[in-house]
Amino acid sequence: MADVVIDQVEKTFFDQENKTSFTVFNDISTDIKSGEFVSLLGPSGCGKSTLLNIIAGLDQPTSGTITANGKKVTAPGPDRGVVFQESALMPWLTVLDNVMFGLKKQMKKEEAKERAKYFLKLVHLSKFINSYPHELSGGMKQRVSIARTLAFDPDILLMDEPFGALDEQTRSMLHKEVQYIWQETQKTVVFVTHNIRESILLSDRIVLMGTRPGRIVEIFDVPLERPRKPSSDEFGELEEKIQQKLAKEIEKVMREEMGDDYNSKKGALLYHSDRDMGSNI
Ligand SMILES: Nc1ncnc2c1ncn2[C@@H]1O[C@H](COP(=O)(O)OP(=O)(O)OP(=O)(O)O)[C@@H](O)[C@H]1O
Repeated sequence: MADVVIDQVEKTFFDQENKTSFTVFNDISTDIKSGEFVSLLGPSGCGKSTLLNIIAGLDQPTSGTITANGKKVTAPGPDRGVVFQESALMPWLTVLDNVMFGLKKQMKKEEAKERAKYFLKLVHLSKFINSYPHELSGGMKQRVSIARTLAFDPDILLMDEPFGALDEQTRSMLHKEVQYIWQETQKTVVFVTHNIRESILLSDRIVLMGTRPGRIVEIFDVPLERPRKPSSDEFGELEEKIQQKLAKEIEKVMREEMGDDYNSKKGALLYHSDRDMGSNI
């Protein structure tokens, strides 16, 4: 099992043509312990995906370092598996072949098949191994995508809004599924979301990020027993606390984006009147 150390990470995008630059964040530091489930939560544009991509090795930091399992991250590696919002399955391959596709390059076909079947069973898709992606619902496709990533046995599972495109009921089912997988496999999970409720349901800790400048606003421990009940008082209190912090960040963005048009009364109404907005921002 791996831990992830994020040390003073900055990311600046340079636009060579217009000779401009944009710093997404400039001093992100935190540690993620082995086997921990950590969510990166924050308003749109604060750099959650950028940070996840840097941990994955798909993007490079402008300065600072990330180490995973004691090794500096410079490129993607088998110790880190990524699940994106879109499942990106190959439509001409069956579910089983989709999961076997990459594995076949690393092991014998029979071994790859057994392995793929094992992980498809873990995500409760044994009945659908011979189906094609177009025959599956969005939630099922996402489960195939999770099985495909898990089949490589990464120590660290990086999930970028994996349920963002799904309806509420499917999402809720997959929350249970992902908790089961996490408990079964004991992976370290970094989970990007802008959904407060989702982050409380799943995480040991929630890293709340802010924007302009991008940074860590606060890290919340979630000391609630699993399975968690959104209807419990403790859940509601934590949700409220995070919601208020997040609302301040969103208000700041709205003020900057809307300038004089921003009406603070409207802003207050937006985030005080409807609890649910916090879970759907
Ligand atoms: N390749 C790029 N070049 C220039 N700017 C980029 C690039 N990738 C991301 N950005 C900018 O960096 C900022 C952070 O983007 P990022 O996607 O990491 O945010 P996020 O918090 O994941 O947002 P969301 O919740 O909307 O997905 C945004 O302002 C985005 O426009």
